[in-house]
Amino acid sequence: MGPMDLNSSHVSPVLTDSVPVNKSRLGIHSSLLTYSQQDSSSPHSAAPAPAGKLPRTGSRKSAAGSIDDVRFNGWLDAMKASSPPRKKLLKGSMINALLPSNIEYDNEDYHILTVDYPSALECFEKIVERAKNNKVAVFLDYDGTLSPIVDDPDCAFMSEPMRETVRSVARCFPTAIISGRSRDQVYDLVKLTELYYAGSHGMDIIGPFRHNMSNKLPNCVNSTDHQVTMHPSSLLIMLLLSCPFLTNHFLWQGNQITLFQPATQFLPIIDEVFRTLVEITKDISGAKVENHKFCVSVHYRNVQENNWTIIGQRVHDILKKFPGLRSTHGRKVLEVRPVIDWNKGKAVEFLMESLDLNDNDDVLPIYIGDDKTDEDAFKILRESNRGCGILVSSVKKESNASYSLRDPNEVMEFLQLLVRWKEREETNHFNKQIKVKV
Ligand SMILES: O=P(O)(O)OC[C@H]1O[C@H](O[C@H]2O[C@H](CO)[C@@H](O)[C@H](O)[C@H]2O)[C@H](O)[C@@H](O)[C@@H]1O
Repeated sequence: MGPMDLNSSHVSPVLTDSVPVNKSRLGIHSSLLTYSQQDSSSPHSAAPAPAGKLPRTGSRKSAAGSIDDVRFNGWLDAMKASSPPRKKLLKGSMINALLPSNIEYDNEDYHILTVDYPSALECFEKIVERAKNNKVAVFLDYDGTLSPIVDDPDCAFMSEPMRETVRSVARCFPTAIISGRSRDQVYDLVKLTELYYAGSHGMDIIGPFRHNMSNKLPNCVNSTDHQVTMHPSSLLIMLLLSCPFLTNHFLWQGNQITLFQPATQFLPIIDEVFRTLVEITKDISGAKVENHKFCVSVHYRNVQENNWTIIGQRVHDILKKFPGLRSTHGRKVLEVRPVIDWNKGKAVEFLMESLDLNDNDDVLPIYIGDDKTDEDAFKILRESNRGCGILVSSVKKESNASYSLRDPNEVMEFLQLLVRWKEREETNHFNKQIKVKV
């Protein structure tokens, strides 16, 4: 991976259509703008709006009917295909979430996946061979990777053994979690201070302090961590409960950090679209809308399948009124997000840069994720011909990853192997040094 290419118009593979835009609008650096919904030349894209203005609305008409129908049918298919079949669906209870191994996967399905994406457990020696004499950095998705997929997104808890494993990984290597959830929410679930966090699909990152980052990127602020993370409600809860982990998180640090939020200009419309989506889905039983600060999730996992068309159509219709936003597909979820060229892949590059690892050849970034949004990160690693993308899936999928792991249990096993390998390497190194001295 070369230095961060801030002028590239990298296009997410999960977009249904996309067009690079050259002009700055909404006050966002032009290199971050990539996708729009209408254009005079193409029915799939929009004429760039002048700087600081929202793109025009409602100009999709002429070709619109047919295009929207076609696109919508594509969406419906994608909605149907958006989560691998599972033999058992975990109910969203704490107990079950803590016992992820009770999912029975079809071994044969996983076996087929490993033809193209060999098991990272079986290929562990090959992977660490590449890590020898290199600096390893670990990037982890949250849902479906560190926690099993459950019906209720509020109950997607991480098991204690997984938490301890991630903690030990973070003690050995720079480690970050890159999630579609808001940064605060993913921190509340993970509860580890040893890591870096990127929320809202990488649109809200706290990374290590690096002096020149704010010169390279707009919306990049150097600060102390308690300044940017502490908010009144957390402070109140912390004081009332004297909750140790909150205290740790907010008071132990005071380190200098880099905060990067490339989509701050979208906050008002994200808020508005969130309220609108809550309103227009409230009569659909099982629908759930989450506000993740720079993006919104519309869940349909618990909606009867014959209502998926309705929910998809309503989201689709609403987005016509918000041309600054687009929607992508996750696992039984529609993700509404700003039209900017920023994604989990860019977040990996940003973190590598702020960790001062981007310009070195002796770095092995490992990214583990299960979702379509993780493909952006796999793609970055694949294209830079460096690093190792690991797809978490029990069934066959097309992916830019190189290896696979079947489920969060196997993720934990892989991470534990990595920690043990690092400890062994350090012991060997230490022993060699002693021998030299003797
Ligand atoms: O990037 P991630 O950390 O993987 O987050 C992606 C989405 O994860 C959550 O939804 C998914 O997990 C839920 C809990 O297992 C499940 O109920 C849902 O069907 C999945 O789509 C989260 O709620 C979303 O907001 C994230 O965007």
